[in-house]
Amino acid sequence: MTSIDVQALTKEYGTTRAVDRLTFRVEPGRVTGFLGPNGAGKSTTMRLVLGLDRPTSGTATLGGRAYAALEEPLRHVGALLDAQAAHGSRTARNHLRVLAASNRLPGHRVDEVLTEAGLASVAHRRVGTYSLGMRQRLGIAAALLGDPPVVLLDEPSNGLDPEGIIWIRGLLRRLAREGRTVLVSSHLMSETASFADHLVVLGRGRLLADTAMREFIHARVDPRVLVRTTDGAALHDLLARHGYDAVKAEDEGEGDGELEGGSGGGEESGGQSAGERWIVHHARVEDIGRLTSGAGLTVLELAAEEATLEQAYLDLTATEAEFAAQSPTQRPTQPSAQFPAQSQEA
Ligand SMILES: Nc1ncnc2c1ncn2[C@@H]1O[C@H](COP(=O)(O)OP(=O)(O)OP(=O)(O)O)[C@@H](O)[C@H]1O
Repeated sequence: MTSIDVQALTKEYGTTRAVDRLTFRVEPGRVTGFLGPNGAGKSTTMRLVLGLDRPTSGTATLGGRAYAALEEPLRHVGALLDAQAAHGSRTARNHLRVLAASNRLPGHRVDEVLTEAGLASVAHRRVGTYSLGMRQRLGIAAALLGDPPVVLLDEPSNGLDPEGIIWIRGLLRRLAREGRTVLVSSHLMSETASFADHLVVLGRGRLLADTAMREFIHARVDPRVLVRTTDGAALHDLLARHGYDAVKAEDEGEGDGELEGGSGGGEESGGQSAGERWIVHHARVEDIGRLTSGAGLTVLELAAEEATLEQAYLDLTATEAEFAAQSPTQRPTQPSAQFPAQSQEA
């Protein structure tokens, strides 16, 4: 099986250190999400893996070999870096035919990947007439042409319509199930959460995290339970007696994102009492359910609040940005995000 190995990889452009002593391995059989703020070094790392740029120091290999040492590289690794790369005056089919011929790939692969990418009916059209989403599909088709064991995709969902986004999700999951090594960069956290098993997170060219996605989320976002009750005071006292910190939902602060569309702890618009919504921190829904029913409390709603990748990611990058703002020179070995984190969700 072919892994991607990045070892002490460094790339400097003049005085900018785009990638800084980066070491990680992308394993086969799973989708690895590649995250980081703008300018963190994701595209540079991918270009170095693909031999499109030379490292200042360190190595990036595929199955132990540098990209430059691969014969007919499309058979080993497929990549989408820039959807605009295809020649606008060629038809999509011709573009893929040229690629296939240069890597001695069988001609039938061209039609197979065109069908796979949903482009069969427009394959005769010049690429110059394609929309961004169609170019993106063509770039993904090209990446799959050589049936490669390693696939690298830079922002593959860019420009795709909702049907395309569902398609790419299924495709990535299938590629991983087939045992391939799949590295996918994205700024869309809910998208990444839907297809990635593992995460590699960069900040300022350095490694901030290399971990299973579930662990990444659970290590940063505390599990919480939502309780809606007609007797908030009794709920609060009960939970306090058992060491839980329960906070009325509207006191949680704005922008937390977890209670959108909720009744906010007040009255429903019809004036009928909807009870109060409380959030219990560091709690499991089973434990709170047992406690409330044991105490005979009227509970109108009880739900576990799913921690999201976006919350965990923002927590990580905000900490890094905060550190960077406070003491940029005191702890030079501490990685930090280049820009204060913002929600990247579309
Ligand atoms: N060819 C280049 N010449 C000079 N600087 C470059 C070059 N390519 C990248 N950089 C710089 O290297 C850093 C990393 O850029 P890179 O494009 O790898 O980040 P990224 O994580 O892919 O960002 P984004 O999420 O915005 O695509 C940035 O500071 C960028 O300006």
